[in-house]
Amino acid sequence: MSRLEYQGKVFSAAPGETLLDALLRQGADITHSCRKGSCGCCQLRLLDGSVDTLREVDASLTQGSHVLCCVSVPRGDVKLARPDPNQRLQQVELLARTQLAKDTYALDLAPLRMLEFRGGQHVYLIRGDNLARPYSIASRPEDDFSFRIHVRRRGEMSTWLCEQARIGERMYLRGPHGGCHDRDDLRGRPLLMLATGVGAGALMAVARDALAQGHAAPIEFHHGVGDAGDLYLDAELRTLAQQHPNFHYRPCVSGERTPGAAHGRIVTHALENRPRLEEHALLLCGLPAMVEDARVAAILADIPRERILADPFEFTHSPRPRDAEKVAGMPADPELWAALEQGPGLTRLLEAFYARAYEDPRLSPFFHNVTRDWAVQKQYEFLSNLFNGNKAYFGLNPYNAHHWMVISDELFDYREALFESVLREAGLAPDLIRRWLALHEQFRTEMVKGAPRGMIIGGVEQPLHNLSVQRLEIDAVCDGCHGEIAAGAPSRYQYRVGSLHCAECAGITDA
Ligand code: HEM
Repeated sequence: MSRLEYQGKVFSAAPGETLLDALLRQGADITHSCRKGSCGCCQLRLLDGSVDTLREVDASLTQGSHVLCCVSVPRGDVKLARPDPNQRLQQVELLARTQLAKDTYALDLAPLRMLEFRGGQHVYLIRGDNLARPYSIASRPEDDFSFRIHVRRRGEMSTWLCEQARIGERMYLRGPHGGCHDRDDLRGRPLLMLATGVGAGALMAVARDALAQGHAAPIEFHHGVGDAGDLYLDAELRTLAQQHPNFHYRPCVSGERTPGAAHGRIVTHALENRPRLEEHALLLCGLPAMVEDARVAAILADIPRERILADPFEFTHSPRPRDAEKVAGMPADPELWAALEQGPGLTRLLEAFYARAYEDPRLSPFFHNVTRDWAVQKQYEFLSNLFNGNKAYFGLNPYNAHHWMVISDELFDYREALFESVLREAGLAPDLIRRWLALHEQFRTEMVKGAPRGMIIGGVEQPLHNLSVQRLEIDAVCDGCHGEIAAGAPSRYQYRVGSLHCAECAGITDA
């Protein structure tokens, strides 16, 4: 047994047991998700002692004596602490603030160390009290030694930045992150840029970057706002269009009709019912709902995933799932259902997909404790109901089914690419494949996230880890010592992992 010290408490780890398993088993509050050393959620600092690492992990996650608990087994006694923010962060100083429109400001920030970034990426700004928000970069490194962000005065952090932060104020920065920036492989392709609100600042930096690199193919820049007063880059974008004949500026206002601007949804104008979009690259920055709609329209228009670059805004409040209303509003697809022979074809395709997913090094760890038959059956129930319109699915909707899984946009795309290859190999018609993948695409927002979150039941978010002590009405077997847990005895059930431990293994002393 090793002795683990963490947050003023003492825990124990059985020989070969990972730090994560040991801490969870004894009720420690520790964020975790992938269990394979890639999401970084369970990172802690090793103050004393040493660990064996079960698999190779990204070196940036273990810098400065940090360990990933899910892949670390203690070698004797260890002392642990929460991760050190200074190891991952750097300081920036607020240099200037300019009002651009009623509620929109430009802030210039000087990093104290060299920051390598591309216009369109985003950074997290972190205030002294740890309040953190991501902001997209609206300048190019060539512009100045500082970088610029556009901020809308909404929410605590942004209002503070726009109204109270002093010039000279220092804060922390993490990043840059994100792949929504100009890329050499886009040169020569028509670019379609869709921004809502202050997303326009980031995409204008991307457009200026591309033009500076000699991008000669058309760039169509759509800026969608609710009110004409929020077209805060109107003059600059019109000037850019005059300077570059291949740059086309298309303002769009969803509120009152405005001369010189399209009226309605930006996605309708930019993407829907437009022929021959498949050669384009799509860049998206703004509200998550716009990004989601644009992605779905792009999949239907056959724009390949690797040419859809998106940076949706992240809000502080946890997004409420809309999957139930999406499911309810989805029309049946009788043509696809007929092509799947009203069922047997769907089973065959799902069996082929999960056979690959369970062999896949990136996807298989998620299915730990889930049998393949179960995965096929659940997926069949969900999809068959959508295709045939029966609406008789009783399983979990996508948000709750994936609540604990850290799925990045990149991993979602990876899974979809695998799914697509299975459909193609089976010879399903291309337009049916597009419709099927566009259906998956509508649930991306419910699944992609950087950290696990609790299920939402009856509109209320449940605690992520059910660590409460329980007394079962029947006898059970402990997953730790394999001894019997008598009916009525205290035990701890970890529903996320599906494990049950007796009072001794779970360290329950006060039940
Ligand atoms: C990277 C992407 C994804 C991963 C890693 C993933 C993984 C999983 C896993 C491990 C389960 C089993 C959960 C459990 O039984 O505890 C599951 C269930 C499920 N997944 Fe996914 N999934 C992904 C994408 C999708 C997509 C795109 C859809 C369809 C829109 C989908 C629909 C479902 C459904 C309907 C269930 C069953 C829910 C239930 O238990 O009733 N998943 N997924």
